[in-house]
Amino acid sequence: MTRIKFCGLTRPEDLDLAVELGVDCIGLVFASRSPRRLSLDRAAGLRARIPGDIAAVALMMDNPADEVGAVVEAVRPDILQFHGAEPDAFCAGFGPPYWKAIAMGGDPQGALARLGDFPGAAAFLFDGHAAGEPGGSGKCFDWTRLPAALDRPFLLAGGLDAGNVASAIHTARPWGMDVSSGIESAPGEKDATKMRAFVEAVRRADAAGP
Ligand SMILES: O=C(O)c1ccccc1NCC(=O)[C@H](O)[C@H](O)COP(=O)(O)O
Repeated sequence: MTRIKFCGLTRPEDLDLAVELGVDCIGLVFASRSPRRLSLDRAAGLRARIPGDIAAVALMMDNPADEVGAVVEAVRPDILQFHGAEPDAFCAGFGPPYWKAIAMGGDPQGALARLGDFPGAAAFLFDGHAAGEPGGSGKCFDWTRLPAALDRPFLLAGGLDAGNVASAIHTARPWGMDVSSGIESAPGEKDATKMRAFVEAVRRADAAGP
């Protein structure tokens, strides 16, 4: 079964619907350049609504160590996800396992050549934005560029929505799919109809098989 990660949630009602829909992971954004960035207080309130069988993922992009530490302490994420130029030792140094976002926009070959720089990553998240740009961009990349074999689970992200997620699953066979702007009506405001449609599209693609 393909796992689903809804990312960039900022409102309790959106989070409650994500839980009801049975997603596997919920992403809370702390990157400074994001319209979805949460304060610690707001994030802690949202985190309290995430049940134990759903992974709370805290997203960072070149945040200083003290900020990451404060998030870990206040929000207690299950996983940290790094989108910036943070090295492996930094990402691995806060306690929770980490996922490394790989920027597949711009120079995908260069990005893939650096996968070996992250031996501590529990998973990779291949995203459509270019290196140095924030995620949540709605930009797709060429899914056929992904390596044929990887030694870790991976998620696919970037420009996914209910209309293209089945094709992405069939092309890339990822461990999980990550979506943010494809289920929004405005940055940080999720749309209930789009959320439902995305989950249904993933379930249908899984049921149809390879
Ligand atoms: O969502 C953001 O605003 C963001 C900002 C800075 C770094 C990462 C960010 N989001 C990362 C995500 O995991 C998104 O879900 C991913 O980029 C896919 O976004 P979208 O293309 O909008 O589905």
